[in-house]
Amino acid sequence: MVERRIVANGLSRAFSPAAGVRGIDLAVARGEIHALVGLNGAGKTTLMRLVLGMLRPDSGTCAIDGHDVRTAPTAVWARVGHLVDHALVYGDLDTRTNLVLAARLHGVPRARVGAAVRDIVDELDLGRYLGVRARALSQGNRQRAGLAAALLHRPTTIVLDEPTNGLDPAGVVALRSTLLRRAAGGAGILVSSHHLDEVARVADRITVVNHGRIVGGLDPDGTDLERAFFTLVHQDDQQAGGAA
Ligand SMILES: Nc1ncnc2c1ncn2[C@@H]1O[C@H](COP(=O)(O)OP(=O)(O)OP(=O)(O)O)[C@@H](O)[C@H]1O
Repeated sequence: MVERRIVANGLSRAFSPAAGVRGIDLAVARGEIHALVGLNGAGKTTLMRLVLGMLRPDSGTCAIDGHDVRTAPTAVWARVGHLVDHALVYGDLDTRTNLVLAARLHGVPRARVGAAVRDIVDELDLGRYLGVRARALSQGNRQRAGLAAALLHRPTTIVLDEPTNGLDPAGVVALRSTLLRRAAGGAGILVSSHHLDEVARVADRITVVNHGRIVGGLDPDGTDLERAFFTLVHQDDQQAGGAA
């Protein structure tokens, strides 16, 4: 049985000398929610795109369920759910059609599509919007639809970039329960967020990214996460300043 859903070793991708990510080692275990936090531009999205094979690294490797992402077969990708950059929803299609399409694209057998759509619609409370075209949804409901499209096929590896963006408090709670349930069921979840309190409620592990590198971790049960976060970031900034 694969114990680690995601393993990244030495992942680097430079956009310029000062931008990108450098030498990232990262793992997400089965049943674990691993959160990435960092300031704007720290490198979280770049790291997630590398993990998903959406971006080619300059060096380093990443494996999902033991398969190198450069060569992973379709069966591995069918067990991955992600929302990074763009939601898998088409503006001209209504929510129901988008979800049916997402299920089929993720390889859900035709006979199970209806149940998969019903389950995720209940989980994320999208019932009122099934007949609404995606472009007519509010930002938060479009985000819910995108999350539904990413999660309805019951992926065992989940990668979500700032999934609470635009969600109202009810949406945040619904997503939290979904992620906790999925992790309890054995999924490995990599998630980024700017909301330290929310991250602390769900994450087993919190990793701080700064200037494209991992600079430490935060204790999800710690008392003053904000202070601990800024201490790590400022220490790193000072070291970088001293080295320059
Ligand atoms: N395609 C690209 N071309 C050039 N530079 C890029 C590209 N993608 C990202 N970068 C740069 O790489 C750095 C990391 O960006 P990234 O989007 O990964 O940060 P982030 O931590 O996700 O930020 P945010 O919290 O604002 O979403 C930034 O300096 C960004 O400008």
